[in-house]
Amino acid sequence: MQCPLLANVNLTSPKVVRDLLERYGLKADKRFGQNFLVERSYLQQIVEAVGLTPGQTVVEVGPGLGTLTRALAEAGARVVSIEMDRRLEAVYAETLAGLPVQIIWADALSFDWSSLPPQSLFAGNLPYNIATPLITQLLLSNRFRRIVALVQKEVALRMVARPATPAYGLLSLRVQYHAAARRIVDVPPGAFFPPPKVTSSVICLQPNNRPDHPGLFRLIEAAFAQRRKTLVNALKAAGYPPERVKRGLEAMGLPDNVRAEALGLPQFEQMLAYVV
Ligand SMILES: C[S@@+](CC[C@H](N)C(=O)[O-])C[C@H]1O[C@@H](n2cnc3c(N)ncnc32)[C@H](O)[C@@H]1O
Repeated sequence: MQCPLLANVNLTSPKVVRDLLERYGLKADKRFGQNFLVERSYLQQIVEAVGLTPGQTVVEVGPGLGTLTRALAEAGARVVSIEMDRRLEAVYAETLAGLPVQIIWADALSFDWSSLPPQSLFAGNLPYNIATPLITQLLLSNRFRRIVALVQKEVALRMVARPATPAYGLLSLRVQYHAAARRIVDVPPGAFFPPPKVTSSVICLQPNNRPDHPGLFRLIEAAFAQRRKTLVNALKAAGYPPERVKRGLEAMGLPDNVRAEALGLPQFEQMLAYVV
């Protein structure tokens, strides 16, 4: 029989997590990016950044053993969690017992985000391999008021990068177009069980819910597809007329040999008017 008291299991203890996995005959599965957060202070910072008021729904991707899920529910959220690894079902009967949590068994990359109400809240300690496409989907859906995610630090740096820096590129412009982005804190490998090879960061995005601009992002994607080439040559390779690109650069007071990384979002928007 399930004892409701078991819902008090302390998932921020590496020992408890190790024992829990062992009891259910589970091993953290690398294919699913399973590194479980076992450091309470980072968990609290994620929950604080979500800024929920009791009774609000928070959508989570990748509940894992239920660590962040529990913390969100304990802060008063109703949680809808999307998880792909069905082996975890038995664990939730113990770790999420009695909490207002709904599990959706699905690949988050195939989830229909437009089915959510506008102004939804999102939180997730994301598997590294899906973080970039997933966050792009979340931003494009125009369904979120706030997105708080734990991602690889390198991805977080790309999200907040400014022009003329090595991390700057398509993802930086995608995020900047759709949201205000803040890197809240770096999380060392030792805060997870098992520890990943890289440092992670918590990022908070406040989307502006501006509609997508596919033409602008086709241009930006082409500009960065060959980032070591000059912008004129990179865009020429994608079929944009070089003389128009040069005219655009001249109007912006930029030299012919400039690379994509020198242009900020407003300059790409200006360039679009010259090339289409
Ligand atoms: C980094 S773990 C996070 C676990 C937990 N939230 C925590 O903080 O300890 C990532 C979780 O995402 C799940 N996952 C991996 N790929 C997924 C996908 N495409 N859709 C939904 N969940 C996925 C994994 O099974 C795992 O539970």
